[in-house]
Amino acid sequence: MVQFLVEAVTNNRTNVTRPMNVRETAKIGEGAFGTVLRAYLKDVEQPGQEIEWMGPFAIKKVPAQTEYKSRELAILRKTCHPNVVTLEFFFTYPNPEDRNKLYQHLVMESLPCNLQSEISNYRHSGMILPLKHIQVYSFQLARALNYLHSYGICHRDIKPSNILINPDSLILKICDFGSAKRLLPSEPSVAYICSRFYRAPELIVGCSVYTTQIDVWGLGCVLGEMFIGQPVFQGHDSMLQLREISKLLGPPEKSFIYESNPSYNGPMYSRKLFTAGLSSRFKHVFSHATPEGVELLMKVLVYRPQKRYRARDVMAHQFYDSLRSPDFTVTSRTTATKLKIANMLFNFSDYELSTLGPLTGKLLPSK
Ligand SMILES: Nc1ncnc2c1ncn2[C@@H]1O[C@H](COP(=O)(O)OP(=O)(O)OP(=O)(O)O)[C@@H](O)[C@H]1O
Repeated sequence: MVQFLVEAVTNNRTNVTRPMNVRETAKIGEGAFGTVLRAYLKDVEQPGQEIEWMGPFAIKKVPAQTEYKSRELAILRKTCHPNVVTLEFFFTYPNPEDRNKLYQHLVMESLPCNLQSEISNYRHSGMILPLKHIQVYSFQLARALNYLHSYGICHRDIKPSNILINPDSLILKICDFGSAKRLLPSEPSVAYICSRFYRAPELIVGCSVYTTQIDVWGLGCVLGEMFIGQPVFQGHDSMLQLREISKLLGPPEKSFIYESNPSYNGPMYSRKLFTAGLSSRFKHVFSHATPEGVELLMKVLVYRPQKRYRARDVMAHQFYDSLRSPDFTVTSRTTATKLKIANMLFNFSDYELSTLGPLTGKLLPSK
């Protein structure tokens, strides 16, 4: 346990900056860029006063003053959504091992687990997540993406370990905005983004003017992974990733590759690797999915980003129709109680409703 006093901690809601005590208790995550620790914060006590510790929070520490990481803070400060992790406080503070090196500390609400560990826990028992859990989690993921994409924010690293969940309540929240960026139409961005198994085909062939639709590909990979208990496309290197995709989707069209990156000179994987039709391949690979689940996957795992479903189309798909029923209940994994969660799934703000357009009627529960 480490405890220290920080002179300037900013409260993200009130914008007030003041000194606070910070107590770090355990490491809860480790990534390529930062460490995540469980922590508690409290105001500085006046003589005779006793103040309770607030928390637990999750503090993500990343080296300060890199352009890449200040985007994470800027994006987390702007977002406010039930399915996006909330930033509570932030501050910069030196690294205990090297006092000259400053670290940015992002103090976030803490969730007990991530979707990667949930999928692997079920897998180790020879099972996959219950269908209702798959529906509830993937719906919330689509809802978070619809919100982010409505502001042009692309997460750029959708994968199960960046999706936090609470298995008691089944709430889901996206985390890790370290790769996120607001994409402007026709402005190029680096194509070398996103973890390999979850990279959209346009990124693999080197497209630099991609859209937020790369996140929807990631959603498709995560949904598929919940159905089969392991990543859908497991390429051994960047190019073999495209080969894995072509095993399911068939060879990419030359025009798709050219439109994505006119100077692409890598392998085209133009030979058909299977004789069966597209629909029977999807049914075979996702044999535990319902027909509606397979149908949805076929609308999301699509080469051309323009033809790929958008996040709001995903939410309106019939795969989620049972969630819209007034009688829908789901059993919590940890407490085994039946939960009525319509309010958690459909508590759209007026802003969110304005992003749904003509899909609103189809998407909301029947009264
Ligand atoms: N708010 C949080 N509550 C609970 N756990 C969290 C929280 N934020 C992050 N974690 C845990 O810490 C891990 C790493 O966090 P994060 O992905 O933000 O760091 P990173 O350095 O960008 O990692 P990576 O390189 O894997 O993308 C997550 O997979 C998650 O398990």
